[in-house]
Amino acid sequence: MAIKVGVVGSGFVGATAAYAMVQQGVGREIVLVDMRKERAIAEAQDISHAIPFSQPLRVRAGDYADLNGSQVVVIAAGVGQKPGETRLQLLERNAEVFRAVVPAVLKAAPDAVLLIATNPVDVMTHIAAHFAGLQGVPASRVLGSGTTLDTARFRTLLSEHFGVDSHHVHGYVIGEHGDSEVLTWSQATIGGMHLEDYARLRQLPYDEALRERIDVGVRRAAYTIIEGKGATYYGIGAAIARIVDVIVHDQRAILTVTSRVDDYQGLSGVTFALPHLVGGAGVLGCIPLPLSDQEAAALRHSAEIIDSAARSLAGKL
Ligand SMILES: NC(=O)C1=CN([C@@H]2O[C@H](COP(=O)(O)OP(=O)(O)OC[C@H]3O[C@@H](n4cnc5c(N)ncnc54)[C@H](O)[C@@H]3O)[C@@H](O)[C@H]2O)C=CC1
Ligand SMILES: CC(=O)C(=O)O
Repeated sequence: MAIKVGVVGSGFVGATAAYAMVQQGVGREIVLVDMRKERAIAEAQDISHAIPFSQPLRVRAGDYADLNGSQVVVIAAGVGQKPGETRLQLLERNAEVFRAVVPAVLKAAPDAVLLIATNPVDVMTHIAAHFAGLQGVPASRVLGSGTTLDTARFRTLLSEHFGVDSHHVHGYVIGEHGDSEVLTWSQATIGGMHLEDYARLRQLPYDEALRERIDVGVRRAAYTIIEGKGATYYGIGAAIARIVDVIVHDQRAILTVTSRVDDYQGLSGVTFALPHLVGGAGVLGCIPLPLSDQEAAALRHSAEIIDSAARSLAGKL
């Protein structure tokens, strides 16, 4: 059967994700849904005009009923940050959006894996899993883009500093997709070597000032880009296309998606990003990282921030 992917919320992020899927040949049919139907129609038309230059997919606008048979539904509906706003400040507005969107998606596509991009993405994934759970969907079938984008930003900046293709730079950002995220310097490697060893080999600087510069570059990227052009979408669009590809082809990739964690170093029932094994059924397992004491403490702090934001909504869902 032809692989069908739904995208709910056809704004900057949803439409760019669909465009990236067309460029990379992910799936066979993409259905764009938006409460502003004319936006979904216009984006579907515009993206369709790239098909003769890229991969043979079909992209069309539709209603929720048209999501029927989707293997994955991406949810990027809701509001984004204005300059200076944090992701957590979007919570109440976007939780209301999900109250309507998640049941409508599952009514049309009860077997789909849900991939959440809406911010604050960790808490929104938690909320989506809550609404999906009311319909019997296991939490493992609801994942968020988490820190896949932050991990890509980290790898990009390391790649630029060390002069190595980012595909050969391994380093994860984990925890909240937000201000408290954790860059796992202790685990980052290039060609199997820890960064200090690689830097010594290549006679490149690797010191606190460099780590601070890269930390700020990763952690503040969204603020800087939103200040400059109002929204971020190319990086997340490509990240979503990659995650969808992994799911629809059951590729069993390790990605820093966000998912409900039931047992991680004393943490339970919190939704945050860790390296996860991802396949056709969604999240298949969590890969524990041997963190330094400082990183482990920062991860716990980050998970507590998400947990407290999720709890602030308890009783309102
Ligand atoms: N997870 C990540 O790494 C990233 C997440 N984002 C988040 O993605 C979300 C979308 O951002 P943009 O696309 O830039 O915003 P946008 O405003 O361009 O698009 C959002 C779309 O959602 C639609 N929408 C709103 N309520 C809806 C509903 N109830 N049903 C159906 N459609 C609805 C709107 O009509 C609009 O077209 C934001 O929350 C943003 O913060 C943005 C970048 C990265
Ligand atoms: C907006 C956002 O979450 C990002 O670019 O990281």
